[in-house]
Amino acid sequence: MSLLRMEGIHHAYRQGGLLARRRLPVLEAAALRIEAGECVALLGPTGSGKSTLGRLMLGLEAPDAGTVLFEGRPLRDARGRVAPADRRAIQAVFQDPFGATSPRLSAFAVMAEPLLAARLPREALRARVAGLMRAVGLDPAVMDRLAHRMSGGQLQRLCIARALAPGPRLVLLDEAVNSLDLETQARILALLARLRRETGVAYLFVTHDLRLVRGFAGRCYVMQDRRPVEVAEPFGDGPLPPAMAALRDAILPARPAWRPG
Ligand SMILES: Nc1ncnc2c1ncn2[C@@H]1O[C@H](COP(=O)(O)OP(=O)(O)OP(=O)(O)O)[C@@H](O)[C@H]1O
Repeated sequence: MSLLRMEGIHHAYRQGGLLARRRLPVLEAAALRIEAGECVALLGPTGSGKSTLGRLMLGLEAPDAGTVLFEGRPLRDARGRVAPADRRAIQAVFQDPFGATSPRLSAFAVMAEPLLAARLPREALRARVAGLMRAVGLDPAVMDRLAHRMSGGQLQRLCIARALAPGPRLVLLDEAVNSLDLETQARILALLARLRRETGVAYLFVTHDLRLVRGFAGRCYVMQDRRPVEVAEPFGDGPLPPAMAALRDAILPARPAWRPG
């Protein structure tokens, strides 16, 4: 049984407001699976439907048709609700850590929010937050500072710690390192890889940048014709789906063709 399985997904958005009749199809017969503990990359150009798949995976939206199964069970019940245990088990880290956190909250308050349900005594909660901060390479001494006083890289570490706080089994990383400089990107990817080894969490790593996938993701899909297509060897010499070839050409300098004479 897969950790997450999406099958026969169709999804469209209304164009031009609530009363408009025209609908833009974004996903058609889309399928994807994620096994426990694996890191799966979902690549594709902007507007190809990656984030839409991510929102369906979180249960934030229902597909027009098709099924989203988490641990073999439908993620949303007949009334569209996700069970609280599944909500904790599937977390997300997004591109912009400043947009994902309140400017009024301290680092402690950002981290404590997903832990409040456990009703820990204050000191135990502070100790748990300190432990999580250490796990993502942050100094717990900055716990009482405003989160928005941190650098982008530090705040993204905080968002990663917040996502891991409820002990999830699956984390959506939606362009989670794309807004960071190259060195910080490498550090955060190394941190995410270590946390996966230590906790057994699985990732869906959504990105439009093929370079970030190498050495990080075990399996790879690319959005092609409104559905994810699995690519066995994204860096091999074999034929690639056109969408993947385009992403690869965008980063590799074209090899000069050899011409006789
Ligand atoms: N809530 C919405 N209402 C209407 N259209 C939407 C909505 N969300 C997404 N879309 C449209 O659906 C298409 C797919 O968007 P989506 O954000 O899933 O793509 P993406 O591959 O994640 O792109 P990006 O890399 O730019 O985030 C786009 O054309 C987008 O404009």
